[in-house]
Amino acid sequence: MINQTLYPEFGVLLVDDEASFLRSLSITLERAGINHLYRCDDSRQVISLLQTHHIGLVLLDLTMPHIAGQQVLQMIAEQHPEIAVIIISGLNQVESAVESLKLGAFDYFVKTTEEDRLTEGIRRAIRMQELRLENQALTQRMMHNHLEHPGVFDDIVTRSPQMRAIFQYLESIAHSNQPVLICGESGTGKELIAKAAHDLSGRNGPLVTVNIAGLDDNVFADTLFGHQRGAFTGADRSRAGLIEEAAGGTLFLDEIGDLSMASQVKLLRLLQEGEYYPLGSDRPKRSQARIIVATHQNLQQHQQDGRFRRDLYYRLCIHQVMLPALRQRKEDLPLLLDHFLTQAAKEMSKNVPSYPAELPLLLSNYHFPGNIRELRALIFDALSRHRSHMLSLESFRHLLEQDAELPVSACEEVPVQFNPEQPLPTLAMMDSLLVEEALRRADNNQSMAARLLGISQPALSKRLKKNRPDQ
Ligand SMILES: Nc1ncnc2c1ncn2[C@@H]1O[C@H](COP(=O)(O)OP(=O)(O)OP(=O)(O)O)[C@@H](O)[C@H]1O
Repeated sequence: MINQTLYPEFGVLLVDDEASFLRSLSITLERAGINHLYRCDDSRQVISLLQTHHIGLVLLDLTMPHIAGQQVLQMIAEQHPEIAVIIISGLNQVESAVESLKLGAFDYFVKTTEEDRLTEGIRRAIRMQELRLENQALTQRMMHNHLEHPGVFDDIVTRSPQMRAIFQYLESIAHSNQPVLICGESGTGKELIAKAAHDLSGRNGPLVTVNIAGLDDNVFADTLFGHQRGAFTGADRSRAGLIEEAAGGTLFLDEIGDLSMASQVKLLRLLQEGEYYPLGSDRPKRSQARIIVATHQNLQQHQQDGRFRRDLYYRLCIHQVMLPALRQRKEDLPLLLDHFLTQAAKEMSKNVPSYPAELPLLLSNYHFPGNIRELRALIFDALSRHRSHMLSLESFRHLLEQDAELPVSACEEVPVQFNPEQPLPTLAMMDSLLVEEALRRADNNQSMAARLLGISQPALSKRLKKNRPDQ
């Protein structure tokens, strides 16, 4: 069964005294995927319809009996300034267009305008309204620091304010049909975020995930669009693509940064037109799936280097979520540590062990290139080897050694810089600054600070005696 979702989320009211024009305009719009429509052929009813229905856009004729279009436009502008109005008139007169725009119309089309230009203009107005509504919802949520569906985020363990802001953002774009781009290093939880966005959307179709890394253009097209019988050698029966499987739901394309140039064109067409052609077919199908994409790569950089189409990039990032790396939300470490210990103990039928107080500190000094996935693997591994009641620190000590071997540029996004206008610090000053910083990061734990500095603990004590002779 295909779930027919209404688009856009708000209603579009078509007002014209010619019933035949209303019918043909409805058909045109439905073909373009705009199917949340109301029709009205009596201009006296417009205002009461706006009061009783959730309308976001009105397509308005000018020449009508009873109340003329410009008067209706004026009434809408006064009583419902939040509703956008597009004039679709039989009058091809500059003065009437200028007058309508002055009265607050969003756009003006003559009835003879080509279908494509008209639907594109209407799509533009819908997008603008969607952004306005999302912006309003986001401001509301931020002001009240409020989550409407906290249960959706239950699998995402966090107390990071950055993550909380992302949840609020996801709630405010929940019902949008526009794509969502999720960026973040590998293992930061992009797939969990895609699932939350799908759950929030209230769509009753499924979430269908496809990893597109390594798919060549033909396989990509076949996987997404499906094929007709006989489309290529071996296609002995027709097959629906994943877009059809995700009808009424969400199609999640992971690793979008790996998409080939040829497939990028196909994805762009799908996003722009909402239509696609199964292989071997010349009859387009309409997509009923919302698209969410994710990447651990820097898509903006790819776009600047010419490896990713600029038009596709801008289409995809209408809604964008940037997940912080684990090292940028260290406040989550103790929670995640407890969460994964409990999870691992359950899976391995062991008791949840206690751990040394220094463990969270040690973890917070590691830069976790594999983020939460790496932390999870580390804890599962430690527990599988653990025998006593207390988890050993030894399973984790190698992390700091690994970090110490990394070149500075690999773990620091901003390399250390000296102000050229200031005198260069002496080696002795740097020595003392480094020691102080290591102690701060190690919460004054000297053995940990010594490890961070790559020296022995007696060597650190000696330096401390020299640097702080009065202690
Ligand atoms: N905040 C979190 N709380 C609990 N588990 C998490 C959290 N974030 C990620 N995980 C877990 O970490 C692992 C990696 O997460 P996920 O697959 O969503 O990352 P990703 O960003 O999609 O990675 P990749 O870029 O490699 O595909 C999963 O097992 C996931 O359940």
